[in-house]
Amino acid sequence: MEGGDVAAVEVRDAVVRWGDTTAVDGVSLCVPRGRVLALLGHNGAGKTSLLQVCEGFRRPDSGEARVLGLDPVGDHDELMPRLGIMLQSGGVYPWAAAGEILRLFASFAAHPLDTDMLLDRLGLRRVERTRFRRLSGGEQQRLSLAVALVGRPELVFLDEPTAGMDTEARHTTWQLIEELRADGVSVLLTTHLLDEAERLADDVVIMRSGKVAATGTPAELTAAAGIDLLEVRADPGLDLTGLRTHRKVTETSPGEYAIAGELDTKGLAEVLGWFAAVDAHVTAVSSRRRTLEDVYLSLTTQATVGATE
Ligand SMILES: Nc1ncnc2c1ncn2[C@@H]1O[C@H](COP(=O)(O)OP(=O)(O)OP(=O)(O)O)[C@@H](O)[C@H]1O
Repeated sequence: MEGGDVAAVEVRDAVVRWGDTTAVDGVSLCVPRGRVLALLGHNGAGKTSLLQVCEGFRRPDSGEARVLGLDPVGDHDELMPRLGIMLQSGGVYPWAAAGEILRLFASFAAHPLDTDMLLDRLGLRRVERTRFRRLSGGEQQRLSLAVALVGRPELVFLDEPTAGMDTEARHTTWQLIEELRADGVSVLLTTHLLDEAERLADDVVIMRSGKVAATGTPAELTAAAGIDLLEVRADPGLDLTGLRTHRKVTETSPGEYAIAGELDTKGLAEVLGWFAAVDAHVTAVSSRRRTLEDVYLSLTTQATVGATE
């Protein structure tokens, strides 16, 4: 693959071992150009290890990664000016002032963004002269993001970009990422925030113990998981014994019944058939689709399920 067809990131069967720990266990993924892919997974699922392979900080023990069509380790020097990397732990000079750090990174770039604009957008103007190590955790995060973006990268790696940020900074960060995407920049990010993934990501990869547990767009992942909750309004005080043999059913208030659990078409017919069989007078039925959080929780606590692919 060359030229415009080249994916921003292509990982094939990557394995990463740290001593006896297999952090990444045969992961494949693709970030097409101009798209945002979110890696989700519990602590220790292998997200950062996978990111390090893509960033060229280490080779996979087996498998392959290509970034903008290049080898992230072998072609590191060629790639670095085209990448924006935001590390989980700042990684910049702790004794230098915030403004100095940003301007230093801007000086490395051929066509940097306006550093004043970035300081203003990310609320860092007030701490421009403060040394990095004296910044709050959230301010360090914001500066690391500014550093990642200042060189107008083609591809950005963001490891938990909004961790430790307050609500305002989080929303600014989300807006910046959306602007990047609108400009055709590709983004690979890790997050623990389901709303962050749902809002930003075109594609989501859920990792569990080093493996891909599910992959798809947020809509595909939630649609594949089906209906999570059915609410039925009918006569109050029904004897629910027959319905409870298969499902969790609660009369939440007189005449309001909540039926929980995955419901496919057959399951829905069974539930409504039960109401018909007991001669209940049903006046309303509503359903709640599973959220990305429901899907995530069921995948990270149960057996591996491929939602797509
Ligand atoms: N440099 C390292 N040396 C030794 N073990 C490591 C190293 N980096 C990661 N690991 C181990 O690899 C596994 C995966 O860690 P990784 O940081 O990739 O997970 P993660 O999904 O990013 O977790 P978190 O959400 O907590 O950041 C963990 O068991 C971790 O202890």
